[in-house]
Amino acid sequence: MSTTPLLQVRDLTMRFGGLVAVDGVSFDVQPQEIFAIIGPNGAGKTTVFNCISGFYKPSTGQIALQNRSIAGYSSHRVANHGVVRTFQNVRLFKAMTVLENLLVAQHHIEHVPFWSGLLNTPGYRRSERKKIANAMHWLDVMGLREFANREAGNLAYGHQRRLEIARCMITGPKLLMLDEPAAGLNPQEKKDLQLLIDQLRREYQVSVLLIEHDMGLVMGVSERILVMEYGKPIATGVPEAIRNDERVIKAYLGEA
Ligand SMILES: Nc1ncnc2c1ncn2[C@@H]1O[C@H](COP(=O)(O)OP(=O)(O)OP(=O)(O)O)[C@@H](O)[C@H]1O
Repeated sequence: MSTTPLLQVRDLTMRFGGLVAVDGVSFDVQPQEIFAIIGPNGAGKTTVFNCISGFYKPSTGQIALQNRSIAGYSSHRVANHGVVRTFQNVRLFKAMTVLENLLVAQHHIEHVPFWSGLLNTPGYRRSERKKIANAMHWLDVMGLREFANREAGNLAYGHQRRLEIARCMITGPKLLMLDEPAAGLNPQEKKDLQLLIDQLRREYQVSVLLIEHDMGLVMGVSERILVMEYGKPIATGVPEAIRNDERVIKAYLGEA
């Protein structure tokens, strides 16, 4: 039985003036696969993310979600198609509470006419109750319920990272893109993150595309890994093959 890849990236190229930040990158992400992109600083990993998530319009190349092109879509439109992401630097509404962050994240899920809010109709109240229940569910999954009414900006850093993931997951995505999710986490939080990523894939059938420098996490959680160097793909394979790949070892030793 052949499965259609969830995401297909073909010959993706992104130029900034004379700089080719991404140069002919191709890969697929399968349904429910955990796929990592690694490589030295400046290799072009975040630029690949920005192209897929609609923050950049690729110079050339194809990006398809379930066989339908999303290349050049706005970030908003890409998110509406079920592709959501986190950022290297946590981006939350820091002055809002944890709960409010999860309520605003659901604004596009269910459209009730604007006047139903003004009139406080039963439909509006039902929709609000559903959003609160969803938010509570995700606070439980992330172990954040006790912080529901705390300002997001006052949460510990590791908790802010989990809230950011919750904000993505509450939209019911097909593809969750995590940009260096382990950065700034302590060893226990990294272990918890690995379990969480695996749990999200198993229980919510999401595929995960991951950029990460922490090799313990990458090797522990990913099914396949793409290695980039100077914008180019230099290897794709399972963790064991990547660990022993000559070019990969050279790219990393060369960085030291
Ligand atoms: N908007 C932009 N304008 C100009 N150059 C850019 C832009 N975004 C990225 N670049 C350049 O593209 C190259 C790749 O950067 P990118 O951030 O994608 O690398 P990265 O692999 O994610 O690095 P890191 O691991 O340090 O986050 C770098 O040389 C960077 O300076």
